[in-house]
Amino acid sequence: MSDPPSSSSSSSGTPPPRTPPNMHQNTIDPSSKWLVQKYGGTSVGKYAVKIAEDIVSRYIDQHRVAVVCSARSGSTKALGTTNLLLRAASEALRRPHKKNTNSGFVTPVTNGLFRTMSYSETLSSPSSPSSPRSASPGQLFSLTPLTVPQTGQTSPEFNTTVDIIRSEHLNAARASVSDPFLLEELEAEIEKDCDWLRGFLFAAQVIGEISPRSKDCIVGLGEKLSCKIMTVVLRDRGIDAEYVSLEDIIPDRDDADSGASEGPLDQPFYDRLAIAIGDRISQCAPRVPVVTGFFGPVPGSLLSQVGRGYTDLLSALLAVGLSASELQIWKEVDGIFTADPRKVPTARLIPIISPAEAAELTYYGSEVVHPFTMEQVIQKKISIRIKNVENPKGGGTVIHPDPDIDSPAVQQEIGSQSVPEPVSLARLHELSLVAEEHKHGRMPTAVTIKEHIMVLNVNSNRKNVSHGFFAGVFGTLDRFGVVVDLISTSEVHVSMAIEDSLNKKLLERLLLELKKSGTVSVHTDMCILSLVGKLQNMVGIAGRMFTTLAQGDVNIDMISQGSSEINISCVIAGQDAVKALNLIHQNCLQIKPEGAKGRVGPWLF
Ligand SMILES: Nc1ncnc2c1ncn2[C@@H]1O[C@H](COP(=O)(O)OP(=O)(O)O)[C@@H](O)[C@H]1O
Ligand SMILES: N[C@@H](CC(=O)OP(=O)(O)O)C(=O)O
Repeated sequence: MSDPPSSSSSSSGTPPPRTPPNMHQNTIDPSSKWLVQKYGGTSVGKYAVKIAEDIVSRYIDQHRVAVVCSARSGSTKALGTTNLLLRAASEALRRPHKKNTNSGFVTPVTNGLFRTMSYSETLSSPSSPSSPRSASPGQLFSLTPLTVPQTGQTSPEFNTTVDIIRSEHLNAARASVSDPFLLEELEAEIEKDCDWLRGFLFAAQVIGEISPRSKDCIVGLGEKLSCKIMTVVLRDRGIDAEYVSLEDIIPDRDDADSGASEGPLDQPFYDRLAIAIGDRISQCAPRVPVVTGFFGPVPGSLLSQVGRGYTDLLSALLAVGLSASELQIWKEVDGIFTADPRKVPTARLIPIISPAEAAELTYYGSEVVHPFTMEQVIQKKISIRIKNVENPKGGGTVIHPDPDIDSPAVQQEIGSQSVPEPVSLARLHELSLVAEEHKHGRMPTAVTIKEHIMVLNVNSNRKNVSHGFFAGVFGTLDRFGVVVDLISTSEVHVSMAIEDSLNKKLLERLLLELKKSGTVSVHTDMCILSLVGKLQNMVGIAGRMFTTLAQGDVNIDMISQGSSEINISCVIAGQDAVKALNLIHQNCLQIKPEGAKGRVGPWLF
């Protein structure tokens, strides 16, 4: 199937976009380092104007700034563009197509007539090589003629979803762009992209299939639309910005020389990709590149190999490719907290955290950064800073590559780069006590919850030595592609916590297979509670954690502690999640005001 319509950037050889007379020409020293700023879906969805006026404009005098955007989310990620695109894709597969007995398929057209359309027509692309694609001078994006199959009498189900996506983006454009010429061009782009989407979904409906790669293509439209709006908002505010789509950054499968899109998604692949992305984006300077957080045909598909939140990974690769001074990830929270601040009102911002702790938090529910992101930048000694779009002056949380994050040198470096928030004396006192506790390794770093978990228990049915038991159980899980989050075993028993995301039929088949190894029981509506930190020498911390849960009448279904001792985890009922988070935070992560050596909680601040 065809790729989405691509738009030009000057780096790909097409004419530069129109420059309004008041455009701020970035005069930054070309040898200065790049700063990569990634904006999450809800940030770019709610605060595009603020990002342009209060953030990017303040950084461009001292840094070469590259912006990466996720697909827009209006209020929550669940209601965001990516989810709408996925919904449209599944709607396209739901409606059965009508087959013409002769040669092709019947498709309605807008004038109410029907004509027979051949496969090749149905699949013809608005960006096919025969279509003129380049922009005329002064145009922001390239123009591609529409050869989209039109709909009429029987509107496919996905049309309503595409309409929502279309109007959400048109409304956002109208609310945030004042230059009528820029707005007109942006509106045309949005219309064109939505028409492409309808055509693509229509073709998918006709053939009754969406491959993983086609799904990636559909999802990638969210990042394109979002970046097009962001580019125009920046230009509307006088910042010389350039839209860059990276859909063709991975060489095509047919490109025999490179083989880059074949093979595993391993480190050499990421290394090559980082160099290619860095080369492409560095050509944009002095403009501010606005880069789609989506990238082309990843081996094995982006959604299945990298998963949701892939724009963090793209921004990490860009930071590596540009040897950036820092990767900033802008969100709607001030940084990483000692617990989810939306669930634990007393949670504190963590100013600096090690990559291992940040990764553990990410895997166990505090999805502040995509897990693959850290590895890419940290190994190149680039720091990640999580910052809040609503509070740009806050220092945020730094995930620092130096393993000795408590060393004075690192602390000084972090302090010198952040702009501290104004804090009360009482708060300063509390923070210094907490810092003291951390320094002496007496306090965990954070507590986190991963929801929507089920526990599978398998009891071996073997009557002799059980060495084949685990192999049988894990072989089955592997065949079903099930990832185990937590595990606890004895010789004849295994309990596994997995994400409760399998569809009913698949789960039934999985259970049938597991029953070949033993008796199986399932507990649903559970969650994983994890205490994260450098817990190696924290004598008594596990006792305190489980006593706290017992005192709060929280039943524990399963316990696990890895030998790396970076976390202690347990499975509890989903309905106890918020209560348990608050109890553990209060008893294991807070210091009483009169001093660290005194009695440990509970108390209320
Ligand atoms: N320990 C934690 N620290 C900070 N945020 C957390 C933590 N655990 C969970 N969260 C949640 O992670 C979310 C991250 O911010 P958000 O701006 O919504 O993400 P995105 O950039 O993907 O739109 C917040 O909703 C916050 O409640
Ligand atoms: N839009 C994609 C990619 C992404 O990274 O999103 P976010 O930055 O909002 O987590 C998703 O929803 O998964």
